[in-house]
Amino acid sequence: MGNLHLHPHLDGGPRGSGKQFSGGVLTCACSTNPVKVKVNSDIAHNHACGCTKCWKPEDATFSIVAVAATEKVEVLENGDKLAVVDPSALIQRYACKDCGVHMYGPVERDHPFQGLSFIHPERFEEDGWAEPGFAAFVSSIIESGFSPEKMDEVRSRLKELGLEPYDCLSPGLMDYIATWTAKKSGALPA
Ligand SMILES: N[C@@H](CCC(=O)N[C@@H](CS)C(=O)NCC(=O)O)C(=O)O
Ligand SMILES: [Zn+2]
Ligand SMILES: [Zn+2]
Repeated sequence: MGNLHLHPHLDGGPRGSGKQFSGGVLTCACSTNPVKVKVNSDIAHNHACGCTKCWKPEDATFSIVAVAATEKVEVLENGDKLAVVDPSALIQRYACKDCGVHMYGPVERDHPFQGLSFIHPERFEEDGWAEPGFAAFVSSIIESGFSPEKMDEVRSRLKELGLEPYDCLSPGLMDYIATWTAKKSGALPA
């Protein structure tokens, strides 16, 4: 269990929850001319994500990802280095072309997450943001080559860290998405 490497921010064990956080500056990994993106608000739904599409540091198995309102996100410096990784994806992940770090990923499509941007809080220059609260898309780590035989171990470790493992999003977020869809189709009153 001790040699499981989930993410540098998680491997040290649970941390105290952050103080009040009112935003900060996300910085990419470039030593010169880093991209800087300001988030002018607190973040929400911070979690670990095992999917293949979210940015993670080298050797990490999970990403750490949260959301903020897109209207609170502002590119401060070196925005010319940003490009969308996959324009066909729901999340338009703007990554630094030089170091590869994903800086923000707005959802612009008609979707329950429309108006939100996905960000990686570990790139904040500031501390104090809320710790990840659950682990999403856990089974997806296999798609990046993680050994399926070690999944029990991963799920136990996540639980030990207080990160309930889910193979999609958390029940609260899945219910939120389904409610939006039902209201849109008319299955539930709008
Ligand atoms: N099994 C897939 C799951 C990808 C996936 O659905 N990711 C989730 C969590 S980030 C999502 O909402 N993706 C939307 C997107 O990538 O635009 C993979 O690992 O690539
Ligand atoms: Zn960079
Ligand atoms: Zn993901």
